[in-house]
Amino acid sequence: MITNKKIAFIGAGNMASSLITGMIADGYPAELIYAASPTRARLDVLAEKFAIHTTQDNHAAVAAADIIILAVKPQLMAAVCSHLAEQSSNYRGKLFVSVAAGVTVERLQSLLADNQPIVRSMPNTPALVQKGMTGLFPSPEVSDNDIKTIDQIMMAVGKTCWVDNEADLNTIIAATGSSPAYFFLFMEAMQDSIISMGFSKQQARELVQQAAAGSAELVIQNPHIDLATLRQNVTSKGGTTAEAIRTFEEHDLRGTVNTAMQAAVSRAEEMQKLF
Ligand SMILES: NC(=O)C1=CN([C@@H]2O[C@H](COP(=O)(O)OP(=O)(O)OC[C@H]3O[C@@H](n4cnc5c(N)ncnc54)[C@H](OP(=O)(O)O)[C@@H]3O)[C@@H](O)[C@H]2O)C=CC1
Ligand SMILES: O=C(O)[C@@H]1CCC=N1
Repeated sequence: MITNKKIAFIGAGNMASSLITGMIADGYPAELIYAASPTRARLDVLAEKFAIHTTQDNHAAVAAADIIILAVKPQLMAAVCSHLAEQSSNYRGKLFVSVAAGVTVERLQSLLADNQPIVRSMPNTPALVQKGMTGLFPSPEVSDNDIKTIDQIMMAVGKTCWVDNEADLNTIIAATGSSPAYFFLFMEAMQDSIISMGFSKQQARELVQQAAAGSAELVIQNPHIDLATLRQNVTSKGGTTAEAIRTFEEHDLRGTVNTAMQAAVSRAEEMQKLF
């Protein structure tokens, strides 16, 4: 792994903390990581846990780093980048990585500097436990070496998927950026159902999480078996699973999933116009 680059996170919320936690778990040196955000308390938690550098001054973090990871909410990106651009000499020749949904490379370059090398990315919060998936798209100015560096950093917290078309990142938002929430919703619904059948919340959670983890592991360990076959292997003719699956199909689970994922993509496209 590359471990000689100083990395500044601008924004220290859920996504930045997930990436920092995963990177440190993978052995990235804490003294090379900087985090900047307005709230001291949030920074203190990170500083105490990981001994990274923290600051409330975005310019200072940018000046200290080789790579700057923009991890603020999309609606704040314009204000944050415009403020950084007031001291653009701080970042000339450095590499930016944005994790924001719905903010294009073109927009970021218009805010920071024309031809600014930028990698637009879409990570997800399982990076926290090094099981992340990150979609990545480089602007033409990004060097092959920088692509390798960013790939290694994101591989430290999971897997990577580089795309040739920036628009494909919106599919990745729906597929992996947002999707942990879909799985959590499904698990929540199962937990509620189990509780309604008389189990405690804790017991219900344990049943659901073990089934989810076991199923994911079966999928991962059997790449040659397609998902439909794995499902069919559980579904005995005339049995219990068949009844549950029939109910899901009758309620158009597949259609609902497709509509929901299209809605995520549409929102990303809408955000690209707004932010
Ligand atoms: N959460 C997720 O699962 C994913 C999120 N993303 C993207 O990550 C980005 C951040 O999302 P998330 O981490 O969830 O959001 P959070 O609200 O958890 O974090 C945002 C962070 O930005 C900080 N911030 C606010 N204003 C500034 C500023 N002027 N300068 C520096 N930092 C500032 C906030 O500080 P304070 O708390 O002090 O206001 C906070 O630390 C978004 O663009 C989102 O699209 C991408 C993939 C997945
Ligand atoms: O919900 C969002 O907009 C961000 C991007 C993907 C996950 N969270």
